[in-house]
Amino acid sequence: SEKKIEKELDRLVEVGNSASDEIARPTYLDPPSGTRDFYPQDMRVRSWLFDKFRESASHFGFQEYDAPVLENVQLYERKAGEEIVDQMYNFVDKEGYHVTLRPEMTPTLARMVLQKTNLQTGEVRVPLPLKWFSIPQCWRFETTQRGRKREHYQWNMDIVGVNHVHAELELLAAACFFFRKLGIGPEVVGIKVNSRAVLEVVLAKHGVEKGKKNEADGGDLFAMACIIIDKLDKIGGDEVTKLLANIGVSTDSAAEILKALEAPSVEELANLIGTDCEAIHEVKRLFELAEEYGISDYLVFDASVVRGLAYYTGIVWEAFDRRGELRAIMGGGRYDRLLELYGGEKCQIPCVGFGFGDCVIMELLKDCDKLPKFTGSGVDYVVCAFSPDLYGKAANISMKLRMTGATVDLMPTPKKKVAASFKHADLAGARRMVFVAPDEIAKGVVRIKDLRTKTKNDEAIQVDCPLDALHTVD
Ligand SMILES: CC(=O)Nc1cnc2ccccc2c1
Repeated sequence: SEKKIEKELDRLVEVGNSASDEIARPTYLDPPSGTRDFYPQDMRVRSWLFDKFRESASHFGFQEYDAPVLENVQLYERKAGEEIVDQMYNFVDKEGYHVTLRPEMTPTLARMVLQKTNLQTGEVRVPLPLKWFSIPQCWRFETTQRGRKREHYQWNMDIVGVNHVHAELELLAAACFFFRKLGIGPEVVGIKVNSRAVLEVVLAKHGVEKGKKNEADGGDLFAMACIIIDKLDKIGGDEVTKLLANIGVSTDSAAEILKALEAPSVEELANLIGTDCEAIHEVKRLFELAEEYGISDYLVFDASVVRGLAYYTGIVWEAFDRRGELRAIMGGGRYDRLLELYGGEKCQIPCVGFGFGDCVIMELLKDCDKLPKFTGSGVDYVVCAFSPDLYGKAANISMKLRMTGATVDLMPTPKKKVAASFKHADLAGARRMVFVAPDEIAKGVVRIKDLRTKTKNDEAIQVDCPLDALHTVD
């Protein structure tokens, strides 16, 4: 699209500019391949976005947690052929430990809950249900020729200890709340909802029983089938059929399974597997409750959504842009067996969560022109001394202003010409300038110029006055 061409042209210009350096630029001056620097103007947009994540989380009663970016590789050893596991940014550390930069946050959450759990009895020492969120940087070791990013930040929201569809609704509603908060309505994004529990019934009819292991590597057959089916959009039905054959699913069964994935509604799917199954009831209950939450317009049932993570066991979902130009915006689901996988059979603790990456949403916000337009850095004052001998006075006034709660950029060295001071003030994005000049100081005042209204009449302010008069918050 022309958007991509524009982006490419900008990049080439950027490359062109930097390539014109007289001397060769050492490569270590670039960020490591696939990673990003956030300069102040980038950081302001990122902080704005993360603040929206945080505000949405807190409106739903979630509490923030964090954990080291470094984890043991064993935390991610799931033999289901997931891309995220194949691309771990792992290494052996100097003590010989097999560690990795975390590829996702859910296993860390599970580990942290199990830290507080008695594995003998399954008793969890933190009050359940818990609602925790985090915005971790996650990593993958992508082959460079794919040129994709190797890190991203991912807003994670999880509810631990609720085995009812209410947890799914709270999470879906929190995501919709976030979209609405940013002015992204249901006409722009949708959330496809499906149930792996329903898919499990379909697969069981074709020999992929719950809990059955793949004799080759002991991987959970159901999880492997889901990871294969998740690739359908990318590799097509024939390829999926071949991969399913590798785990013992016949061509006829594969055809039946693919047909089930095309079921246009919950009812149609129910006809395929029988309406009385609990999994179908849950999906229906979810769409009923969505009405009460006022998020129905965002939700659509889609039998083909399975997501690419092995541990999902029930309802799964993914947010998408209705124009179909972008990759998935967010994905989530129920994972009732993950804590048991790590902590043993006493730890059958139900969990639901989602991950919301920072990249696709940023592309969407740009496309919809919904990004904030920051002007300047927004300091209240730039203080400048007229001459070096007045720097002390300028510092003194700056501190008094700061004590009143103002943000002050004190110019480090007096400029020869006033114009230079104004340029610095403009660059600083200041609202007002405080001039510390000899004759005013002699009268115990400073001159304040409003840079926004450019009013000529400077205010002369008594400096020995209690300085809250200076900082009139408008
Ligand atoms: C769109 C995008 O940047 N995705 C992305 C980028 N980095 C990752 C790093 C780890 C795991 C998943 C990742 C996913």
